[in-house]
Amino acid sequence: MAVYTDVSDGALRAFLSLYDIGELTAYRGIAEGVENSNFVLRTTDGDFILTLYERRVNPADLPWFLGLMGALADHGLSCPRPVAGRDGDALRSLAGRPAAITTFLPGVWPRDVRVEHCAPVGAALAALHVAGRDYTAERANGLGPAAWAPLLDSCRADADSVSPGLGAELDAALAAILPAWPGADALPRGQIHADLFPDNVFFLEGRVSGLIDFYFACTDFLAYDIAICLNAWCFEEDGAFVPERARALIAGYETVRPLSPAERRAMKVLAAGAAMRFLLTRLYDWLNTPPGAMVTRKDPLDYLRRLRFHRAAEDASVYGV
Ligand SMILES: Nc1ncnc2c1ncn2[C@@H]1O[C@H](COP(=O)(O)OP(=O)(O)OP(=O)(O)O)[C@@H](O)[C@H]1O
Ligand SMILES: N[C@@H](CCO)C(=O)O
Repeated sequence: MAVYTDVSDGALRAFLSLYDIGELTAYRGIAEGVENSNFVLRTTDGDFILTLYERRVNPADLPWFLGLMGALADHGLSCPRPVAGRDGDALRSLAGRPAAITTFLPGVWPRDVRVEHCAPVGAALAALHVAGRDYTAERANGLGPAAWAPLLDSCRADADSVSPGLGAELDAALAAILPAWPGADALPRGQIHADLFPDNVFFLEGRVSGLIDFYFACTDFLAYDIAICLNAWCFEEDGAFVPERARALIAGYETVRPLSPAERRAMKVLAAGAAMRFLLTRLYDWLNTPPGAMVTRKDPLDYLRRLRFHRAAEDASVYGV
């Protein structure tokens, strides 16, 4: 569930009086998601999403995130568009948290990923990369390679309680990944989503109807975003890699933006790094989520299986690049 902060009826009505989005007729908290508190608002003008930003989101980054979503929407990407109040501001505060209203997107995220989802996701990711070209403000990736060793250090004392030998295995994996990581200018860079998991992609009638949750977005290698999607979309629940999904995802991506030879060559280490990033944040959350918190913790070991797969892969041809 993700409603960490309750909003009273009175506080919400006072907040909405700052906007021209009609009269509130209903609202409810959304159970899904783990990072922020989300509410659906129904007004006489339509449906909207109200987000109260919690935990990992640094308030100083919010203008960049909201600016990116607005810029992507201006370029025709179907993503939440921040709604400004009458004073022109989209970012304000509610119940002691930074808060913003965005447009509501129709569609449903796929609970059972199938190969048919993967080409449309690849194409949507490439469309995001192209749509982000004119948004030139940069945001460093706070969960990039420089963050991994400190994150592992902060989990080291308890890592082996999750799986025996985990700490040493991650040390060895990091020691292989970090020196092989591409230099800053080695690959095309731009605005990336950095968390395009199935629960952030809505579908309607077999087509992508919207991309949500831009609160890990940052400026990084475009191919790293593909590597994140390979991890998130191209493995079975039991951890088995599904090559048909990877081929479809890459082929879909390349209908919009062809990959360079350097991006193809880098895909193996980028995929291993992406697995490391999600393994470490899941491990951190696993060890630090207080008992009784109303949040479903995600299993870090799902990503250990992926990491092992990428490290054992002969080369990037396994992904169909
Ligand atoms: N613009 C939107 N339109 C329609 N539904 C939305 C929109 N934004 C969020 N939602 C709904 O809220 C749910 C949670 O949103 P989101 O994934 O952004 O949560 P989160 O807690 O911020 O992030 P995370 O996925 O990282 O846990 C989504 O699954 C979806 O049901
Ligand atoms: N998508 C992330 C969680 C939210 O950022 C994960 O699956 O670990």
